[in-house]
Amino acid sequence: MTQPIAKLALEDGTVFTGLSLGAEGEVDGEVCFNTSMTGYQEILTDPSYRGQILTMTYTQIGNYGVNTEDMESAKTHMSGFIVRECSRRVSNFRANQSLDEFLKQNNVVGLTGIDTRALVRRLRTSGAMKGVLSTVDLDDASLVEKARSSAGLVGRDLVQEVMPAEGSSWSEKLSPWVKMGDKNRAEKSRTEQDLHVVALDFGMKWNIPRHLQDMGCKVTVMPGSSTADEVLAQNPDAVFLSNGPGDPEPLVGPIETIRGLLGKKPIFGICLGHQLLSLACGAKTFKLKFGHRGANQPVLDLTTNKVEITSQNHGFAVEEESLPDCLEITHRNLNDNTIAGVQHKTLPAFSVQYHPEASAGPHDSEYLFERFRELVDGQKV
Ligand SMILES: NC(=O)CC[C@H](N)C(=O)O
Repeated sequence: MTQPIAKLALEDGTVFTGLSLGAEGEVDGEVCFNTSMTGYQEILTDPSYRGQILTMTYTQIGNYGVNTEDMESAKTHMSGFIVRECSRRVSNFRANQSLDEFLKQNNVVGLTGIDTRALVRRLRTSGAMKGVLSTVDLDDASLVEKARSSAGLVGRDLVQEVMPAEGSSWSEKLSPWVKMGDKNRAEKSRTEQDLHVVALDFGMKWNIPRHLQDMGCKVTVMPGSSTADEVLAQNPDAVFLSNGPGDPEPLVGPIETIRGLLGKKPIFGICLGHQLLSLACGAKTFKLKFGHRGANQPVLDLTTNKVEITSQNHGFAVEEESLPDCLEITHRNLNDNTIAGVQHKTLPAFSVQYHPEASAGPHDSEYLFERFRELVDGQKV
């Protein structure tokens, strides 16, 4: 069977023609790129990609297939997925299906066989752009017009499309693969859950509550739209603010909730959670030119002077000039010096712009979960 043609059109008028991968159809979204060589399943199921069409910079994707264990949420969330070459042969004992089958099953419209280097260079030069990916409309002018008139990400609340409707109690454990070959890591695992953490879910990657549970937290997951009173009614020892999709500034409800929790409970935020904590403290956020997405982003921890290699996925960041006096910078991205972490000077609250839960990516930043635990323990005595 021959694969149907698929096209990607950008708002600047560029059109890439390749072959269909995964589902057929037509989607629009912000076109961005990820530099990870592996981890495509975790990336595809990360809810923070809602509203985006992602291209992988690594040339061949899919060679170890997709399995039932590496899910970061129940399904895929991105609009479209682009790879230079999708491996036809799946070779891994954990694989249950191929990437193509997984994309079809999850209705992700994909594109393969284009010059992804040319696409990424264009995005790096011009910045992230709106685009349309289609297997049904193959008329260049029509596609470019659709890309130009598509909604884009800025000013939209995408969290409401991915957050859970109801609260739940987290039960899934951290995968034994995380601890394999790392004796120190295995020794840190706690069997008893003696802290209670409410995780506000804005589109949370599952490896975060798995980590929280592994370091001794009973985790109650609550929708990101919960109010401060609803969170406090759970009587938690601490609150966690999750990652999530889109522009943080329109999320006025969650920002209000965080203001109501600051000083009452210790707070730890990751990615969107970091942006929301900073906004709640009076900072502003801005859109990065093309974002940070990959598993090799260097970050300096200013409190220890150590460099960690981190997993990242964000298109917005906290604006340094707007940082209020109550916040101090704890981490910096060494590629562009942007803020990668902050802490409150007087209240127990801190956050990072990147992903200590990895999945996929290096485990250098796992110490942040321990730092959170120490902060909470310190507040209890
Ligand atoms: N992974 C995230 O939480 C992303 C945060 C936000 N949506 C951004 O793009 O900057």
